[in-house]
Amino acid sequence: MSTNQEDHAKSQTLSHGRQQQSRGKVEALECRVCEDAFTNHGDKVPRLLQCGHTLCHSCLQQLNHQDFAVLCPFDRLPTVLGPGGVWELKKNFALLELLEKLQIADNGDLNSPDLQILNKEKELRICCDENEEHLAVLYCVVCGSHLCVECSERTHATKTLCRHRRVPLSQKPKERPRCEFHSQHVAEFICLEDGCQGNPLMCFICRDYGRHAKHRHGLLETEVEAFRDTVMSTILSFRKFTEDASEILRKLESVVCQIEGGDTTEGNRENSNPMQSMLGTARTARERVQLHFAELREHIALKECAALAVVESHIRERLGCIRQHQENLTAMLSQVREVSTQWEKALMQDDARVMLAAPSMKVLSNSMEKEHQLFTETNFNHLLDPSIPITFTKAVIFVIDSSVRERLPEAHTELAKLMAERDLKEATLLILANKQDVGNCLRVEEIMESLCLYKLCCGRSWHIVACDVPSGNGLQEGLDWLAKQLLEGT
Ligand SMILES: Nc1nc2c(ncn2[C@@H]2O[C@H](COP(=O)(O)OP(=O)(O)OP(=O)(O)O)[C@@H](O)[C@H]2O)c(=O)[nH]1
Repeated sequence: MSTNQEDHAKSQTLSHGRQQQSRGKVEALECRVCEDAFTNHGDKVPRLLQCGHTLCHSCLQQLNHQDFAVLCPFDRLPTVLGPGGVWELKKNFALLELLEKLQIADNGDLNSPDLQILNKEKELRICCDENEEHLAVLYCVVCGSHLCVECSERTHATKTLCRHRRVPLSQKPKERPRCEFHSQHVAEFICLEDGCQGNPLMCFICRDYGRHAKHRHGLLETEVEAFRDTVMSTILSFRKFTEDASEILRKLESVVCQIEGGDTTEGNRENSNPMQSMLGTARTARERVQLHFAELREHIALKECAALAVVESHIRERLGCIRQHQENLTAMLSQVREVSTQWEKALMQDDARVMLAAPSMKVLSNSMEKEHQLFTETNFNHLLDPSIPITFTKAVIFVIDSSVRERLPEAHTELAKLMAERDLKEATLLILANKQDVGNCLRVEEIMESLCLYKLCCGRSWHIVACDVPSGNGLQEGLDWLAKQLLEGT
């Protein structure tokens, strides 16, 4: 360690030792009743009794006041009080001066301050009163001016001014508010009555004799401290809320990332590798929907081909049938025309030849008669309809009212008609035996037997379910069965 450094270290140690000593002295100046250290102002300010003893303000207020006088707790001598009570007792200025000196010593080297500490005061960004281009770091409690180190030394260079107490700017004593009605007094109290909240500050005169007499009140400093604590705890709860809300926001952001895709974690973002970035659930969902519909389109295209093939075969079958009939009719027509011509010629011959030809003409006439009858009996209507029947019916749901036995034959007739429909040949059949909740209704087995269902529905996919609408029993089972059949059939 260099000599300079050693000297500096020593001076720091000494200075620290001196400060500790003087701080001890300041604390030793305490009220002998409450044993709290005296302060320059407020509740612990020292006040003189007429007997010469000194007590703090708050202890004096708590003493017994008899006949506008207070008795000294040490020698029982009375001190007469004026209308202002304890507030009118003189402060112990000698003690206050001593207190102040010890505090100055306590702050030790503030008139030659540690620049590093003072530099922090610049963060308050208050201009020096002497030079606006400088930032103030000190406050002179006597002049009431904000100063930079340089201006402090320059303006306080004289023997008298150098004794002015200067404190770091952040320790500048707070200005105490004056009473609005008694401007010579400090507004030290605050009224706690609801009706006074518009203007609650008051001095001791307002409190004891004025507009706040007998009102609930408190010391401004104490109330402010309590209020600060409340605000502080509110700020703490705001901070907690902010942290919680930020956490939720972060999670929401991560969920958005998971939906939209990309890197999800903070860490990943820095070393992001595009190959590792995650597919978002939205994209996956879109792709799944697209795939599903692509499959559906493919399936529908296949179904379309199959349906067109059925239509083509139907058309071929119908056209073949029509052409066959066309050919038959044309052949028959030419045959009839030829026979008619022959017969006309034969009738022109003599009687003997006509009679000789008569047997063969009768045979021909009979055969022609048969052909004619066949033609008139043939129903050409279905061939004359140019439309091609197309049907897509895949399923039939047939509901039977199980509560009315008499209507069972009617149900049988209707179902038989449906089953005979050509277009419903392939259709799956679901029979709902409804109104099973009605007493004495037909049971499923009875219905199956009465309607001869095994015979009627032979060769097709069918099922019968007991159900009733009010409770919904059986309906789901029936529809599930049908859905399964249709899906399996696709
Ligand atoms: N108790 C009961 N009532 C039902 C049920 N299903 C329908 N209904 C009632 O029956 C009445 C309809 O009678 P239905 O005879 O089934 O009607 P519908 O089928 O149009 O009549 P029809 O064509 O003559 O067979 C309505 O009041 C329904 O609320 C059931 O499962 N149980």
